[in-house]
Amino acid sequence: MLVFPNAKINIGLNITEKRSDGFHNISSVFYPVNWTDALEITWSDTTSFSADGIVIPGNESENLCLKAFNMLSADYDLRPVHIHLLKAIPIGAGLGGGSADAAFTISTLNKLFDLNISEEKQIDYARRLGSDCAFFILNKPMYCFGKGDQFEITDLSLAGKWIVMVNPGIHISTVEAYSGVKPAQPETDLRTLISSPVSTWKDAVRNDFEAGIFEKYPVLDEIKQSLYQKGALYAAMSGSGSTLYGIFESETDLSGHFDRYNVWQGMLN
Ligand SMILES: C[C@](O)(CO)[C@H](O)COP(=O)(O)OP(=O)(O)OC[C@H]1O[C@@H](n2ccc(N)nc2=O)[C@H](O)[C@@H]1O
Ligand SMILES: Nc1ncnc2c1ncn2[C@@H]1O[C@H](COP(=O)(O)OP(=O)(O)OP(=O)(O)O)[C@@H](O)[C@H]1O
Repeated sequence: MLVFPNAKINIGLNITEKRSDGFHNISSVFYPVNWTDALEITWSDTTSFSADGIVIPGNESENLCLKAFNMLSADYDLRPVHIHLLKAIPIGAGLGGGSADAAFTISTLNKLFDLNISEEKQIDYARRLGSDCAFFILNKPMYCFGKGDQFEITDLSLAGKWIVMVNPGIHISTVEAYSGVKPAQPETDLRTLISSPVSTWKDAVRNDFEAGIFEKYPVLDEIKQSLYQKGALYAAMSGSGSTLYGIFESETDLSGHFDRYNVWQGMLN
């Protein structure tokens, strides 16, 4: 079975408090985008994993796809499979790529083995693998809170708008990014801000990671400002970075811009 785990962007990201378990409570809108990996899971004699495309740091046995398989096989009688991942979503990029691979492994194994695991239970499994993972089970625009693993469906739709994502290849550690932020409650609830047109979001819909990360990597702020210069209605960093995105009314000619970076652009759903 072949599936295409997709990335997400964060539209606004408030880090509201440090929790006693060491994590942070956040509020953010997660929006799926079509920058994808390819994940193939097939029957096999022994369970194995292979990957190509962007090199994934760390040991293959640590891959989130295998972790998802091992987690389900502790509870269900699964036949061995071969998992092949073609990695295209940049890593350490604020796009949740590894989390998407993990969640898609859960939902694909559910189909392949006719496990009939409810959506709610798949979300519970996904949560065990990472805060961002749970979102990818439902994989639709959602207002997320708690660790980022609790949701409320939002009626925000950016369907038909054009997105440009620019990844400059800087790997940002999520742990380090959180440690550089002083949690605070936002002045205005994100749900209120995003109910206004996208053109009103500039300076209002904020990502709390930006200040600290931009100070360390000024080039990221330069990319954000370039997206505005090119006509973006709204531009921001996704998650803990380093990817910047711009939302445009329609397709935009970027020739001569961002040539040395990894860029994905396309229509939002
Ligand atoms: C930055 C975001 O991508 C925004 O969507 C996510 O909050 C990150 O989620 P993630 O990559 O799935 O993170 P996890 O694998 O769950 O956690 C990695 C580390 O990030 C920090 N972490 C993560 C999520 C959260 N709500 N608070 C945290 O403080 C913790 O130090 C944790 O040990
Ligand atoms: N399928 C996978 N894809 C990417 N990284 C993986 C995967 N499986 C395990 N990892 C490990 O997770 C680390 C990347 O996690 P990290 O959370 O920084 O990035 P991400 O999942 O690509 O997205 P984000 O930056 O949004 O959190 C890698 O260094 C790698 O060791």
